[in-house]
Amino acid sequence: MENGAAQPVIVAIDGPSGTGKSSTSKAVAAQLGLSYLDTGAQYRAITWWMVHHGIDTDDPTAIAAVAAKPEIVSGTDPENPTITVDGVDVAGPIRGQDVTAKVSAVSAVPEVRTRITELQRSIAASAVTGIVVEGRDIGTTVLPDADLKIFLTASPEARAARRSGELKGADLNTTREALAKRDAADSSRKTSPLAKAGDAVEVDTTDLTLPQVIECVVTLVEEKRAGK
Ligand SMILES: Nc1ncnc2c1ncn2[C@@H]1O[C@H](COP(=O)(O)OP(=O)(O)O)[C@@H](O)[C@H]1O
Ligand SMILES: Nc1ccn([C@@H]2O[C@H](COP(=O)(O)OP(=O)(O)O)[C@@H](O)[C@H]2O)c(=O)n1
Repeated sequence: MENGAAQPVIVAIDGPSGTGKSSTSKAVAAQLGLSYLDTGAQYRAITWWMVHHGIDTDDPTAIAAVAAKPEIVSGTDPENPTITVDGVDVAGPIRGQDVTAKVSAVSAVPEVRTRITELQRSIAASAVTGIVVEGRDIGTTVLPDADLKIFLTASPEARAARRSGELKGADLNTTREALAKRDAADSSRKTSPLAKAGDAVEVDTTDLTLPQVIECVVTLVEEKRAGK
């Protein structure tokens, strides 16, 4: 490598909800000294803004008309990821049930995706050592030239159990149904649906512990870096 300086490494981690994308991406980025970007948080943030401003989230035309307005800023330190909209810290509110129920409809609007995709590309391009970007369409659309693409999966039962554990006592069946509904919406939308890139490495995390998944991804990144 020229001058001994490592080139930035770009890692794309995609998959449905509850497969371990956020936990894995944060840990891998922290361990390897890379930046971290939670793209789901950006779609949640724009959804929060729509709700906050009384935009009808069932009306794609109304959403498209204001999609350029909110200013979304993501902090990419894996030890302390942050997200603000128009200067307001929305890290808490974007995890609420209302936003979770509406985010798939908002993120299906092409004008929203174009806007957020541009933002994601510029954040990735400015990451000095490299970045781990997690989402649904990172390997297929946002960063198709990523050095490494991972697609995480897990059984619907495992994913629902993990999510209801987080939501403290949320009913397992209700959680599983909500996940299935969001999967279906995210996978069937016309613009950049949730999908595994042809060159992504699929990791089924159903029977793996989180440390095992992290170790697996760290090893894959290190192998890529060594081969660069
Ligand atoms: N392999 C795993 N085994 C058990 N629990 C896990 C595993 N991976 C993640 N979790 C837990 O499941 C929940 C959802 O993980 P998260 O990383 O937020 O998934 P995603 O970002 O894909 O929605 C978290 O509470 C996390 O600690
Ligand atoms: N790259 C991405 C990331 C998220 N999203 C949307 O944002 C929603 C929330 O993503 P998330 O990663 O926060 O979801 P969880 O895995 O936390 O449940 C998804 O259900 C998608 O509708 C997307 O369309 N594209």
